[in-house]
Amino acid sequence: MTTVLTTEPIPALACHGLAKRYGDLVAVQDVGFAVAPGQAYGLLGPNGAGKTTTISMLVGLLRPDAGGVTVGGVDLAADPMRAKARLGYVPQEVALYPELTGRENLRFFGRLFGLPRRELPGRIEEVLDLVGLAERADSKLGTYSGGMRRRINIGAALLHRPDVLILDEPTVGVDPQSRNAILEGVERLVAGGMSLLYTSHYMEEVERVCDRVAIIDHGRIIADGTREELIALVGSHDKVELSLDGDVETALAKLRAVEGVLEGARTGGTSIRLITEGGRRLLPSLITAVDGCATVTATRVIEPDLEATFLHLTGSTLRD
Ligand SMILES: Nc1ncnc2c1ncn2[C@@H]1O[C@H](COP(=O)(O)OP(=O)(O)OP(=O)(O)O)[C@@H](O)[C@H]1O
Repeated sequence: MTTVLTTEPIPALACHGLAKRYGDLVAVQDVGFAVAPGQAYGLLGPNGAGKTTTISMLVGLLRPDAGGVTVGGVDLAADPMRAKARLGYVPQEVALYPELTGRENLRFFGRLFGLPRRELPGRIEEVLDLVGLAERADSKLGTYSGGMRRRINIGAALLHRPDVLILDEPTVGVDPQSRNAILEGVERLVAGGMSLLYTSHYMEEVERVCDRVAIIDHGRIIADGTREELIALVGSHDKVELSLDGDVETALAKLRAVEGVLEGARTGGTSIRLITEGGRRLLPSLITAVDGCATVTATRVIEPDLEATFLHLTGSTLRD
């Protein structure tokens, strides 16, 4: 007889039952999830949802009222030194030295983390490449944009070769160009095998970077899964809005008969909203269908996204 043993890989980072109160305020309650090795895990929620409080407990800066954390299987409470050595943490705000260059700032952090002096120069070069700042490494930090400073923060967190990188809203307050550079850098790290925990209230970023997402609101995880699984909670149908010129009632009847159109209704004088399977792909057949009785003057396709899931689950928008 052969016995086949199936073993789940040890999560790069996991937590269970995390809870934190500030006085009467329950900031985090029963938060648990696991980030598999090489996975990019997103924590998506509005401001004040409890993301920073959760991260502070994950990195050992805040003691949970309940629950626990493991990093690569190492219990954070039992062996904090070993667990923390595997984590790279980029907080929302970091004090960098404006009078020092990017490279000198990294050297300072490398020494602070106790990296061996011999290894440090090579490690700094690697990290500068990873965050795309090799060319500006010898300029003073005071001349950097907000996004470039943030990339030095990320670099500092990578110096000790962590297994998991934790980013807390890394693009808040940075210009769109730097934001893109940060996202590209993060994508490169993930492609290279880094495990990632990424928090944001920007749905587009989490959708772009993460392959699994937990939605957090009022301190609780209210749903988690892949983007597709989360969107399926709302239903996967697209909405198509059409503005028409002509006989709108006849056009509506013809549109309802188009294959892929599930429902249709007038939403105003000359506007129609359709619920469809196929959304954008259907547009040519929709335009042809009304030929003879009306012309389509404007179209809008609304595809379901994580924002819609959040709205569906909480009744409010992420940017409230
Ligand atoms: N030190 C503290 N004392 C009291 N209340 C706090 C403290 N830190 C956070 N809170 C409260 O706990 C809740 C969760 O805050 P947290 O910072 O974790 O949310 P967040 O999702 O990270 O939002 P943001 O991105 O705005 O920081 C909020 O209501 C916040 O006001």
